[in-house]
Amino acid sequence: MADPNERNLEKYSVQRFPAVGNPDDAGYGRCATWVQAVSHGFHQQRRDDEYLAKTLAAYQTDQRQLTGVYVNGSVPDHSLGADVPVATYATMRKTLNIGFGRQLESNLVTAVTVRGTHRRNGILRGMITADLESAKDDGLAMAALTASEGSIYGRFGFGVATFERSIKVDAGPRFRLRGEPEGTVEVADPAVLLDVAPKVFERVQRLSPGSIDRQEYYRLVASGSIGHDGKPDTSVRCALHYDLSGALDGYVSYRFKGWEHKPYTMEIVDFVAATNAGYLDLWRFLGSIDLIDEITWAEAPVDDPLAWALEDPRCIDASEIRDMLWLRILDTPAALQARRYATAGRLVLDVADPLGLAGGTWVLESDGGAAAVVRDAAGETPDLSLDVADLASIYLGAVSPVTLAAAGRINEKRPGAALEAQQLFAVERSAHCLTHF
Ligand SMILES: CC(=O)SCCNC(=O)CCNC(=O)[C@H](O)C(C)(C)COP(=O)(O)OP(=O)(O)OC[C@H]1O[C@@H](n2cnc3c(N)ncnc32)[C@H](O)[C@@H]1OP(=O)(O)O
Repeated sequence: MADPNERNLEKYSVQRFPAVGNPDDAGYGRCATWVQAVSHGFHQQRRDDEYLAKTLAAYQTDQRQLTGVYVNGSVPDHSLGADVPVATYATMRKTLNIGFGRQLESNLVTAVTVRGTHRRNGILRGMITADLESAKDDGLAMAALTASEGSIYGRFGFGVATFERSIKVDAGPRFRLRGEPEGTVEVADPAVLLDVAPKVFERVQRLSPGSIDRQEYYRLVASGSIGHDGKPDTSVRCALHYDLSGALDGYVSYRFKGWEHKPYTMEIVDFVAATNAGYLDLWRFLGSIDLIDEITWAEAPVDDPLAWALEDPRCIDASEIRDMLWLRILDTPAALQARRYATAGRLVLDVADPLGLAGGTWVLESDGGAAAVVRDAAGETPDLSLDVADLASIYLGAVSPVTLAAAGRINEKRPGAALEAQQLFAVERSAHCLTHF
């Protein structure tokens, strides 16, 4: 395979370094300049010292590896210095719940930017190809990202594996949930979430297919310790849910959008419930807050129990179903072997991979129990031919292979094989990912 970095070798050099969180430590300045370049790439404001320090401390906790691409030699007078990367890229390792409680360590890709004056020179291609190869060499079977645009990452073998949607919920008199509360809700100082949020999330991570273990930033945002500008967000409030035994099993943090904003709206900042009762009781609470007409949530599940718990499901005004988690299988037999399949079945899969990392023909055999057998089936007639990106899409059960066959993406060589794949890849509850990165 041609080296994707080849055409840029003379022009640029690549540096890979760990995030350094302490301003007094060597390497902090390079990391701070790197964060400024990311802000530039996403059209955000220049960051002040407080933002940089908080952000890099969180990055260090997550053990993020930062990549910067730098121009070789000198740069023209008055332009950004050669110490400012023209491209950024970061990774961290977190676990992905792949159904039935199984966790798969994954390479999370984030902060991908290329400065406008250097775009379309193959810099992204060089960075991502090198990174996916090195993650595979490290023994990882999966990479993941959330994408700014839908047209970028399919060519690198990423497929959409979960979705989310924005909702507005009418909190007026027609907001009524079926059933009775099964616990209690108490309002708390949001600062408690610094401690509580990771503990509750840890339970969700164990229970929810599609969930990705969270980065440090989440508890800071949920507790209002850091807002978009790096300063504490004092508008954040929070409520906690306790089950019938008094154990804490869920929280919601939220902010009022202000009296000038009509209808009067409470915006959910973070909503994590480890039990069905906790989820519904926290919604009961949100729907009962006086003076509030509407509750908004930008990260709601598409298959949402709330819709079925409401006496009037039209209280939910849903818009904008979006792709959320994109997966990239790095090692097909390892990824298939890692999953648990709830039904028995046998499928020969012919997987194509444009980057040459995970292609081949494999037979997947499951007896519906805990273990599945995956072995090389080179030469066998495939039941399904598909791109590695499409295998990633069906991997968490959130995208139907039948639909992908209808779209001409999966080639069903044996009639009925796509439906069998749909049944095999099903998970115990709809995949949803509450972690953006
Ligand atoms: C995980 C995340 O962080 S998602 C965030 C991604 N970043 C952004 O959206 C910030 C703004 N955009 C950018 O910084 C850049 O345009 C990037 C990072 C998207 C692309 O970087 P570049 O170095 O220009 O990409 P590169 O030249 O390597 O292109 C690789 C291929 O992707 C294609 N491509 C790149 N960007 C896009 C795009 N936005 N839409 C469609 N195709 C694209 C190129 O045409 C090229 O195709 P080919 O190799 O098949 O001919």
